[in-house]
Amino acid sequence: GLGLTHKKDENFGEWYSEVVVNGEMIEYYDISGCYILRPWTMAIWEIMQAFFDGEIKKMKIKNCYFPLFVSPTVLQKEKDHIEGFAPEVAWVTKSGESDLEVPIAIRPTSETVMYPYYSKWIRGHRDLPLRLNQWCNVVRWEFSNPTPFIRSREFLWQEGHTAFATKPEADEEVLEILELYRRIYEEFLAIPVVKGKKSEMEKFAGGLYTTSVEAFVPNTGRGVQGATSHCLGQNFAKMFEINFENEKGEKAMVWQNSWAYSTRTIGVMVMVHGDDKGLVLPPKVASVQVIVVPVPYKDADTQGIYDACTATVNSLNEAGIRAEADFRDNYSPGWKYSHWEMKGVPLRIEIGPKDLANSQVRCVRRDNASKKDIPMANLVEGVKELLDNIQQSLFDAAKVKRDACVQIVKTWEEFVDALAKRKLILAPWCDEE
Ligand SMILES: O=C(C[C@H]1NCCC[C@H]1O)Cn1cnc2c(c1=O)CCCC2
Ligand SMILES: [Mg+2]
Repeated sequence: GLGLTHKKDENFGEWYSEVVVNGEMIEYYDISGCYILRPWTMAIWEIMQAFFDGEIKKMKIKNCYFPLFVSPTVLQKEKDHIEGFAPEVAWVTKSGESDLEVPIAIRPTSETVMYPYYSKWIRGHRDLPLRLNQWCNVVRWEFSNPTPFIRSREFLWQEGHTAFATKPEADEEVLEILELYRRIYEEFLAIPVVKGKKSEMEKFAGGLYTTSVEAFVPNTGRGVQGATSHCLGQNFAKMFEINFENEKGEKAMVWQNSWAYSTRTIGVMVMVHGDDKGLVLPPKVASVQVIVVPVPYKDADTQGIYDACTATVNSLNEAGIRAEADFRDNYSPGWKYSHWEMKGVPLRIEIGPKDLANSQVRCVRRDNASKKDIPMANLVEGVKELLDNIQQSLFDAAKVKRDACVQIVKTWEEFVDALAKRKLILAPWCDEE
């Protein structure tokens, strides 16, 4: 049948795997830890990408593309950051039947790919700031339990790599990007996040300091690192000799940042908003915001109903609302309701004989299943209002739930107890060993 076999609050892991497949976001692949991203996923990725790409273009950051392959010498360059991660690096050792002279690594991230060329390109202070970004895939041969979107051996992300003459410029950009990540989560995915600075232990070993936006999944009681914005200080400049002649003619090292968000964002959205009927997509990122379903009735004016559905879709599309009609005649209206609920479409419009007679449409919200009849004369305004309300109430509900999980603790016993109770812990922090 159409329904999920696992309940979110009873078997979260199974529920999650099932909902991303039944919602037609993911198809499992025959290589463990790798997943097929179906159009329903890519549409969400592209909507976020359009926003983020537009924002970094306003900041004069330019897109580029560096090779997927990393030579071993340059990969080993950053000793302390790579040794911890070495097992995760995937290597190409053959082409056809013959072994490669020297194995080649597949990028797990692109610092070591890009920075030798930053060193070549940056000569004088007029070459700064150098600010590049790339939209690409990376490969990390993870061993712990692979999870679609959250932990996979290949994922899509953007990685920004910037170089400045001074630290204040770098510090400022770190927080500008972090704010964009907050907007991705809170304004698009309707997920509340906490902005913060990572501890010395948890920061990116190769950097100076790490900031991140942290989401929270109530069902698991676990925080999830949503996106990171690092100040690398001059660590990589030293390693890769990225120097410039400053205005006083002195030789100086650049100050660098690197920042990323990935397809993990989509997994967090599924986990936070999904329910036992399937996905629940925030309207801002839904590729189909409104699905129009005709409800023909015996000998009632079927063509009239179909025409009303087409007119409704056209009016909504003209107003910039992503609407589609489901005219498939081999499925019942009831089947269609379940199908589009599983895919998380935020709003359903039903048009039957009564609606036609009253020149109205029946709107059904995916988030709370409430129904509302809207006069066709007020269709666009009414639907816009509903979609805005759905977006806001998804965020509000997630925030109420997240805040309800926050537990203030002052002792280790309280800490351990709260953790076991799947709480988000607020504790005094000394950041000492
Ligand atoms: O990737 C980063 C830091 C940085 N990379 C660029 C974008 C921002 C930020 O993610 C940290 N990191 C994580 N994971 C790995 C590496 C690694 O450097 C290197 C080796 C394999 C696994
Ligand atoms: Mg990792």
